[in-house]
Amino acid sequence: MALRAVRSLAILSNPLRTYSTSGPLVNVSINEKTGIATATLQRPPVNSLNLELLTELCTTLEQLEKNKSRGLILTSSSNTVFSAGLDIYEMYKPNMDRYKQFWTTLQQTWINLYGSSYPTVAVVNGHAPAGGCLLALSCEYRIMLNNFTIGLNETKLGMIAPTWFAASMRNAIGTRQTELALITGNLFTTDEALKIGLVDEVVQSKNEALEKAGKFFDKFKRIPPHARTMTKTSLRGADIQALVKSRNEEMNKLTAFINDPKLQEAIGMYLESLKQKQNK
Ligand SMILES: CCCCC/C=C\C/C=C\C/C=C/C(=O)SCCNC(=O)CCNC(=O)[C@H](O)C(C)(C)COP(=O)(O)OP(=O)(O)OC[C@H]1O[C@@H](n2cnc3c(N)ncnc32)[C@H](O)[C@@H]1OP(=O)(O)O
Repeated sequence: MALRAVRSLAILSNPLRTYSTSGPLVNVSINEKTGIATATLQRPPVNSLNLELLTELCTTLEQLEKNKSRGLILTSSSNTVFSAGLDIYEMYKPNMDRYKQFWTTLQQTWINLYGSSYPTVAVVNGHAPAGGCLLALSCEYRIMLNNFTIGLNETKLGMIAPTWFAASMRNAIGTRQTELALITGNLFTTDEALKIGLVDEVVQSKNEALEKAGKFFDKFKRIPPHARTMTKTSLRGADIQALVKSRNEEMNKLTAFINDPKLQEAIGMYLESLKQKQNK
């Protein structure tokens, strides 16, 4: 808390610096006038989150923090998919060293995004199942385009959404709705998501979403950044601390879980069903 306070106080005195962290999987551009960064996920066809994409995103978030970013818009280069969630191939017959690196990077990406000192908006311009929904939930505000689906559907895949996935959803829609959403593994339509507060606004186009995102950032023009950041930390800090404390324990449990032959069989069948879908 104290460190964050010092960091946010520094925002008041330091001028904004420009920098570039664009990589092949995450394009980063900075609006010179507003200082707002846009990170666009660009791993076709569905922005599934593999180790390389997560590493780029994690580094981008670290750089934005270091450079006292004014804000971040997280979006997708696809017109139909925000992110298909974790890359299932990272969990199918995994090389355990890579798997551990993958999961550690996912944890760190969440810590950086959920706990960022700068304001964050997800422009959800396509489907956002599971890990895709987690990325959106980790932002402070979600603007979604119509006719897509979003949710933590892990139970439908025979998996359990980790506690910090659940905490991110609880932070947005409360305990009751989170329990219902998680046990059913529901994927919500955009309108259903709006109704329960899983997204904050529904729009018809990406341009409209970007305009609304600008309005969200404008709200902070007259709010001292340190007050904003400390308030966010007071609300989200406990969730982050809970993961920080249990990171290793979670890794041990996941290692055992992922090596279960029944789970591997289920993942294999799920991958097959996704492929079959394409052949129809
Ligand atoms: C302490 C104990 C804790 C226990 C915790 C245990 C485990 C960890 C827990 C879980 C966390 C898991 C989180 C996840 O994110 S799992 C991933 C879940 N994601 C999904 O279920 C989405 C699957 N995809 C879709 O539904 C669709 O693809 C889409 C996103 C709606 C897009 O549809 P569209 O029609 O546009 O595309 P296609 O379906 O034709 O797909 C194109 C192409 O992409 C491949 N693909 C899709 N999704 C993924 C993915 N997530 N990973 C890898 N690959 C994916 C698909 O197979 C097609 O490939 P092809 O080779 O056929 O072109």
